[in-house]
Formats: sequence, structure tokens, C-alpha cells
Amino acid sequence: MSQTILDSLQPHYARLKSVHMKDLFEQDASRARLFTKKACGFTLDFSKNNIDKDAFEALISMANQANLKEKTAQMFSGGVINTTEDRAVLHTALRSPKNSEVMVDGQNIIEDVHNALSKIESFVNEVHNGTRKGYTGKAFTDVIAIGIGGSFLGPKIVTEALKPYKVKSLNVHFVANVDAHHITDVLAKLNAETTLVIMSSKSFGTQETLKNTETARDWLLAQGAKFEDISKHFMCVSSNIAKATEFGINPDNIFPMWDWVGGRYSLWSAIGLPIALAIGYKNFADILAGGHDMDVHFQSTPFEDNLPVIMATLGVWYRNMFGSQAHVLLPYSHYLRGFPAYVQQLDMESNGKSTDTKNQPIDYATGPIIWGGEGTNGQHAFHQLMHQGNTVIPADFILPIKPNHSEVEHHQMLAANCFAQTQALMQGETVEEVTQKLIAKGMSDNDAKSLATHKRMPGNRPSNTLLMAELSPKQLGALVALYEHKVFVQGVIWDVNSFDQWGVELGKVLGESVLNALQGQQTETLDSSTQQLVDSFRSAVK
Ligand SMILES: O=P(O)(O)OC[C@H]1O[C@](O)(CO)[C@@H](O)[C@@H]1O
Repeated sequence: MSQTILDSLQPHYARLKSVHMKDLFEQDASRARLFTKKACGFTLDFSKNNIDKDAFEALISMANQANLKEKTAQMFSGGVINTTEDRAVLHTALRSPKNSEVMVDGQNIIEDVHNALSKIESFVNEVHNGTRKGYTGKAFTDVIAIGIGGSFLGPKIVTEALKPYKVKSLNVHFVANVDAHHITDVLAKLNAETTLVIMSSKSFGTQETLKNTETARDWLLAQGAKFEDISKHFMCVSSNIAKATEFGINPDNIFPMWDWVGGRYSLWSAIGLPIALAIGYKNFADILAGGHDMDVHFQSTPFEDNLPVIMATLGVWYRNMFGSQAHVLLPYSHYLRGFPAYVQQLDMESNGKSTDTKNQPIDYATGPIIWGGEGTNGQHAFHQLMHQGNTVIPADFILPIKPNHSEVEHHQMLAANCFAQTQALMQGETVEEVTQKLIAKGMSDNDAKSLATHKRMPGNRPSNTLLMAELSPKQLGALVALYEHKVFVQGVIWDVNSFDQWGVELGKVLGESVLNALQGQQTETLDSSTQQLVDSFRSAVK
């Protein structure tokens, strides 16, 4: 992020930092209209932000100064923008129509993508119509999807979000944690004869996924299956075909993915196989179509009307001008309850960086802490801090307008809570306003004044409200792609490589040497604290 960009925002921040949003609304009756944009079934109302027309223009020109247009074209056309891993970044190609062309190493990868999609479609149809059978000739009733991080979160939250589209004859269970309570709980309720296992690991080297897969394989054998039956029950999604084959996976059972797809961007690839099994191939294809719609919007819409650009630049505004450390996601939808955790990996693994693309240390703020939870539940838990705590946390409120149920009053209450929260965060309530209300209720002046200091709400707390026409496969695809592009735009502005994740590596390496120590084969000297933990564990768990 250049000093020029920071300097260009500074005068707007100086003008607006002590202006209350309530006043901005009072001054301009057209504010809500001015700061609302629509695309791909979304309505984004970003009027409850600490901006005016000039500040918004400055945010948009920041995207221009960062050469966003050129960088976007580079990504979509297969430029090697993941420089530390020498890779193109082409999750967008996974949702491109069959007749498009994206060349990598002289080959049109769209052909490979659609061949893989055909393989997914046939496989899913065979499982659903019962022509794919287990080792005793029975059709499959259950799927265990084993993976972690990007090989887990996307499939899990999408399957959860699209519950109304579920194929009735098949139940999909997700296992990620190496904590055996997870896999043993899942296995305990399943019948091995009718259970299919999908192991998803881009690298085919992730400890947790390998261990859980071994445990599932041992369970299958313990239930009476023979070694040669494993190939009927175990499928794998990986870009490391050699390692998968070495592990014993039948090459016919390997669904490919490619090194130009980052794990956290991979639900569009065969990593989405559990989704297609859960909701049917046609609905999976609709998710891809929704993602593609958002790609077209992002690539072709002027920045001032471009949803990912608007959301991204507002995020930079708060992070780099107002010093906000966190950003909260609040889906007012039980089915979208997992979405904050999904965006948490997407955003924090992408932009949690402190070296720029020119290999220089960064001295400005980059990716924020992403967290959140479903509304209305959060209102009775952490919203207290959002309203009255002394840290300001910009929020995204997300509400599907058309529910998948017919309980009108429930839905009205849900929407009312969502909108009222944005209102309360923005407006707040002064000590004087609260005092007057308390006096009107009969409280003495002094008591009212004291209590009002606790009840006052500062307000002026920013939020976006993102309305979705409905929570359909297509619109969910567009929602995921919207956040992917938001993260990309911020990465461009902060000048970081959003597509590597070196920060997770050291923990993996140390994890191996600590495991050796726990198993009595210590090879390295540990610090005194870690050694003490190892010793306590070893003396308790023999
Ligand atoms: O699909 P894999 O290779 O098992 O990796 C799982 C996850 O682990 C990470 O590498 C982090 O450890 C993520 O980036 C990735 O999504």
C-alpha cells in the first residue's frame, strides 16, 4: 500500500473522524439511496458507514491507484500472481462456462475443468440412483467427507446452508478435527456396508486428514470388508495423484484438482464433491453459475457500482484510517451460521500477512480479525461489546429476504432484529436522551443521570447490510465469490500475496517433532515449557 494511497485518504478521515453518522443522515435525505447498490440478486446498503460522497470517491480512486483493473485481468487470465509458490490463481476458471478459454502452460484448462465436472456428475448420479454400491451390493446411504481447512469449511457450510435442497436418500457427515471424538462419533452411527468415504486433501499431506482416513479405513476392515473392498468405499480429491496412489487409493477413484486452486478457494472444484452428493449435481452446477455471475459483475462493473470493490475499500478505510482491528459477519440466517467461519479462513489466511509483494516488511495494517455468528443469537451475547465496548468493529449484516419456510412472523422478527441492530449501532442514544426517558418513567433526576451514563449508546458504529434475494444455490455461489473478490481487492491494495499461507507451516513442522517426543522418540531439545507439557502428558497418558 503506497504512502500516496494513505495520503489520499487522510484528508477525508480528518474531516469525518468526529462526525456522527446520525448527522450525515439528517443532512442528506438521499443518503440511503446514494449508498445502495444492487447486483446478482444482492442489495448492498452501505449508507451506515462513516463516509460522505467525497470520501466514497476517494475510496474508489484508491482502487484505481492500486491498479486493480490490471491486477484483476492478470488473475482471471492465469497470470502467475501467487509469486511465492510460482502459481497462477484460477479458482474463477472452475466456474467458467464450457466455451471459455483460459490458457495455462499452453493448454486450455477449461477442458480439464469440465472433464472433472463430468466425472463428478456421473459419480454423483451413480451414487444417487444406486448403481454405485458398497462391498455387500447395497446402495450408499451415508457419506463421510474427511478434510480440513479449505478442504472442509466450504463443503460443510454450503451443505449446511442448502439444507432445503438435500437429496433425501443420502446423508453427508463432515470430519475435520484429529480429535478422535469427531470421527468415532460419526462412525458409531453408520453402517460400513452403505458408507462412502471422500477424502479431500489438495496436498495429500495433511496430518489430520491422513489420520482420520486411516481410522475410517480400519473401521471399514473391522466391520467385515476385505482389503480389496476398500476401493469401492474410498474416493479421494487431490492434486497430488502420486501420493494418493502410494497411500493405496485406486487411481480411478481420484478426482483431480490443480495447483492453481488455493485450498480456501476450492469448493468450486472436486473439493465440492460432498456438496454435489448432498444436494445433487444440478444444484452444484447452480452454485458454480452464481459464482460466475459474480465474476462477471466484478470484472465488468465500474468500481463505484462494484459490490466487492465497495466492500473491500470500506474495509481498508476502517483498518487503515480508523484503526479497526476486527470485522464481524452477522448472517441473519440459521442456515448461514457457518459462513463467518468460512470467511474467517478465506480472509485471514489470505491477507494475514506482513511482507509485501516486493519482499519488504509492511508497516501498515493488513487483514483484520474476522469473526461472527448468526443473528439473532449474537444479540444476546457479543453485541453488547459492539454497541458499548470501546473498540469499534465494522459489521456485515447478511439477510436472505425470501426464506425457505412459510413462517411469516418468524421471518418478520428476524428481519426486524437485523435492521434494528444496524439502526441502534448507527444512531446510538445520548446521555440526555436516556436521562429524559428515565425521568419520564418517574426516576429522580440524580438517579436518572447516573443510570444514563451506563445506558447511553455511543452509536456511529459502521455496518453494511447485504440483502440476498434468497438462499438458493446460485445466490450462495455469488455470495462466496463476492467475499473472495473482496479479499482479493484488499490484497491488491495492501500489496500482499493473498494466495500463499506460509504462516501455517512452522506449526506443522514443530507439531511433528512434539509428536515424536510424546511417542517417546524425542529427537530435538524443546524449550522448558513445551518439555514440561510433554512430560505431564506422557506421565498421564501411557
Ligand atoms: O487440502 P489440504 O492440502 O489437506 O490442506 C488443508 C488446509 O491446510 C492449509 O494448508 C493450512 O494448513 C490450508 O490452506 C488448506 O486449506
